[in-house]
Parts: sequence; structure tokens; C-alpha cells
Amino acid sequence: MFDTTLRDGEQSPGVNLNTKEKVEIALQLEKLGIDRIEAGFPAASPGDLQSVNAVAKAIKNATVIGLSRSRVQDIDAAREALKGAEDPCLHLFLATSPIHRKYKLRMEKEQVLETAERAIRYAKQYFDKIEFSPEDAGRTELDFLCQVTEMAIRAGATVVNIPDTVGYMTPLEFGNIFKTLREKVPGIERIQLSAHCHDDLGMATANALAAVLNGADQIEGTINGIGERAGNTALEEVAMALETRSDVFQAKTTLNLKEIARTSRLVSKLTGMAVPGNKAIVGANAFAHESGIHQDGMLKEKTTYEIISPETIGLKESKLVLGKHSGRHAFREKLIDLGYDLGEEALNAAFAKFKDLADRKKDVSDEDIRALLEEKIVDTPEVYALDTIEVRYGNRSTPSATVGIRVEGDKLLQGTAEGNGSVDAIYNAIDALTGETVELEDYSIKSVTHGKDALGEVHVALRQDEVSAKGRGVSTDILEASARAYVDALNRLIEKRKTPGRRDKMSLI
Ligand SMILES: CC(=O)SCCNC(=O)CCNC(=O)[C@H](O)C(C)(C)COP(=O)(O)OP(=O)(O)OC[C@H]1O[C@@H](n2cnc3c(N)ncnc32)[C@H](O)[C@@H]1OP(=O)(O)O
Ligand SMILES: CC(C)C(=O)C(=O)O
Repeated sequence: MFDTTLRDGEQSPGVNLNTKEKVEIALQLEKLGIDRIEAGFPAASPGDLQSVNAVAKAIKNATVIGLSRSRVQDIDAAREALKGAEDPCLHLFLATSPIHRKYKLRMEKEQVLETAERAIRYAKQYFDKIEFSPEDAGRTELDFLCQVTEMAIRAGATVVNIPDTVGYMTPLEFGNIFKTLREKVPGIERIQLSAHCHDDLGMATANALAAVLNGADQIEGTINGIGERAGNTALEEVAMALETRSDVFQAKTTLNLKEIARTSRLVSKLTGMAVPGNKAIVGANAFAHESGIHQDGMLKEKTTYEIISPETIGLKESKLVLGKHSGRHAFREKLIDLGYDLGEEALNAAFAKFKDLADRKKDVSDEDIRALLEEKIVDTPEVYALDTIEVRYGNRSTPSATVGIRVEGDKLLQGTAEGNGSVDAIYNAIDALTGETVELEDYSIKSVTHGKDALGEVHVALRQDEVSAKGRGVSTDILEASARAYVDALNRLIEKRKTPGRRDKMSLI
């Protein structure tokens, strides 16, 4: 496994790693068991030369590589940078495709061969290990690529890397390049063949694996697949494909797979490149299940919906995420986790409330569920229940609210009232509908969860003569939460009026 997170990964627009950050990532790559670490492009800047040198000195159990154009000044910069490395390697490249030859290098085939050979022979005086990359190999004529590879072997390259520089290849085509090189190039058995893919068409991992099937010894890539444009092959994907489908690939890596998650997090943190939730292997959702049928399967037997166990890559466990697609099995499991033991009827009632909330809210958190359950854990009879609520608010007009209240689960009362503010208008409407004269002693509001769709929790305290009662309401909308809290307090007040001295008895629904 050849990791180029610090070189091609750093070529991602907006990414700039300083020396300390490069060393930190390199040390983690070493822990991950990466064989070869490409630390940078020393000729690019004095800073990069210094970073490559710091990585070269810090790493003891992996080859450290510097990239270089086929030019003496680049090679000399890499020599300088790789001083002190336990196992240094120079990575030379020169483009070979017709497009790059004609427009970028302005070289004929012969000049390409001569320039590359001269560079390899010059570098060979200083490096035992040289990797040569015919850049844009994917779009290079296959017979010319064979010629270039043969020249590189003769000149002293120890690895020939085949880059699909612009992510143009399909797996069949890319595999065929490796098969052809293995069949046709004299001396190919003396060197290692490597694959370096880009993800422009989303085929970087598939192409790398096709290379493995056709004789590649080394895969180049980055952690989280970061890199130029759409990125490089994600090494964690290749590693897990080889591990999970060893029946197909029959190839092994030396990676300590348990370090994958940690490495991914570190690279994401230091590069500032967030890992998409649905990213294979390391995305936040890679081991998360939201739909009821999948969650039920997972609870019965994990292999129904997981081909990799999260522990393999160093994660604690899979996640069953509650949302609008979840079913009763997962909901019950979550309640048990949270310490609630509900009977069948109570569970069904709570599940209905949960579905109602999930329809309105993206993520239903543990706090949301607790809030939902605890709203309903008193056994006060519901004389009044909030049915509908509509508020008109304008900063230059008097707020008004139209509220619908159901009485004892049956008759629907509806009325409109104005107030000093939206909440006051709602409370005036409820007072008018219920005919209750109460004093609002206290009102408080807080957010139960986070984000724009967080649940708001309202507490109110009402007094009527000597009797007082508190109520609580929860909703994604604070006005609705306010109305619910008021109605809840009214119901408790009515109950207390009937049985003075009675305390609320707590039991689940
Ligand atoms: C596919 C890849 O990822 S390759 C690696 C890409 N990474 C980078 O380019 C990052 C580091 N690069 C840099 O910092 C700069 O480009 C430098 C320092 C290397 C060179 O900078 P400059 O001298 O200003 O040249 P510039 O980048 O504008 O142009 C590249 C020159 O290198 C030539 N060149 C490109 N590849 C090679 C090569 N492999 N070998 C020799 N010459 C090359 C180009 O033809 C061009 O030459 P020209 O000036 O004669 O036209
Ligand atoms: C330098 C080479 C290997 C490269 O990064 C590419 O061709 O994509």
C-alpha cells in the first residue's frame, strides 16, 4: 500500500498541511501499516522540502518517498529532502500520452524516452529505490507504454507505476494494461507494478482492484480518497475490498485495519476535508441503519445488512438511527437502552408520537425520545387536548391566535383571541374556550436538542385561587410547545381541584 495523502491528497484545492501536520499524519500512516509514504514534492517549495525531510526523519517502518519531475533540479531537491530517511525512494514521472506529449511537454516519443531515461540514470546514482510513473498512462498507446516500461526497467527503476491520471479508464481497460505489461515487457518480473487511479468517473477503487486482478503489486491512493479534482483511490476501500472479498482477489495487505477509522478522522481534521456521510468504509453512515426492515434484520442477525463489522476498522459498534423509516423493533430496543420498560399498549402510543415527530424532524435524538416519553408519563386525565393552532403575527399589528381544543376527546371548540404577543394570544384563546380564569405564574422555554429543528420544551405554572399546577409541552415549534404546556397545566389544575392535596403520580403513559 502506497499512500500519497501527503502529496496527491494535499493537491486537493484548499488543502495545505504544515510540517507538524504532515509528520502527525505520517506517524498515523505508519501505525496503519502503510508500506510506502509519499511525503510531498520537494521541488514545489522550501516548505514542502522541509516537510518531506521531517517525515523522512520521523518514519522508521515505512519507505518515505519524494516526487520529482524528470529534471535534475527536482531530483536534487528530493535528494536533499530525503536525507536521514531509513528507507528513501525517489518517485520520478514524465507524461507519455499523445495529448500530454503534444500540448504540455511539446515532445516527440523519442524525446520522452530520452528525458525519462536520463532522469532515471541520474537519480540511480543516489537512490536504490526509484519508482517511475508514465503520467497519463491510461491514455497512452499501449505499445508505447510497453516501450517506456522496458526503458524504465533497463535504466534502473524498481517500481513502474501506471497512473490513470485523469480517471478516464474503465476496470476492463485498466486491467488489460497490467495484463499486457506482464505478458509483453522483458524484465517485468524484476520490478513491481503499481496502480495509481483517480476518481473522475467514480471508478478509482474499481480500477485499482482490476489492476490487482491483473498483476499489480502495489496500489497507490489516499486516506478518504482525497486528492486532485475528484480525488484518488481511497486506500481504506481497497484494503477492505481485499479483506472482505479475499475469495475474489486473493491478495493481502499489511494494514492494521483497526487503525482505519482513526486515520480517516485525523486526515479529515487536519486537511479540513469533511468525509461525506455515505462514504464507503469511513462515512458516518457506513455502519448506520435507519429503516425499520434493516434495523429488525440487524437486531436479529447483523450479517443480514452488514458485510463488514465496524470493530474491524476500529469503530465501537453499528448504529441504529431512529427516523421516520424506523419500526417498532428498533424503537423498543432504543427505549430499553434508555431505561424505559413499556408495555405493549404504551409502546404503541409512544411509537405513534415518535412517528409524528419523525415526520417533522430530520434526526430524532435520545433527548427527543426522552422528552416525548416524559411528556406523557403523568396519569392526569386529559379534559382538554390541543387540536389545532394558527397564529397571525406581524411586528406592526396585534398578534392573534385561533386555537382548536378538544374536550374529553370529543367536542371540538374553536376560538380566536388577540394578545400582547403570540403566546399571550394563544393563552387568551384557550382561556376563552375553556372558561377558566387562571394566572400565569411562570413561563420558561428551552431547547431540548440542537439545530434548527430542535425540540423546544416549555414549562408553565398556573394558579387559580389556592390551587396551582405546572405543565410541560414539547414540540419542534415553540408556539405549539407553549400551547401544549398551558393545556397540560390546565388539566392538572382541574384534577387537583377535584382532589385537593393530591400529588401527581408518575407512571409510564
Ligand atoms: C499528475 C500529477 O499530480 S503531477 C504532480 C503535480 N503536482 C504539482 O504540480 C505540485 C508542485 N508543483 C509546483 O510547485 C510547480 O509546478 C513546480 C515548482 C514543480 C514547477 O513550477 P514552474 O517552474 O513555475 O513551472 P509550471 O508549473 O508553471 O510548469 C510546469 C513545467 O514543467 C514541465 N513538466 C511537467 N511535468 C514534467 C515532468 N514530469 N518532467 C519534466 N518537466 C515537466 C512542463 O512542461 C512545464 O515546463 P515549461 O515551463 O518548459 O513549459
Ligand atoms: C505523479 C503521478 C503518479 C500522478 O500523480 C498522476 O499521474 O496522477
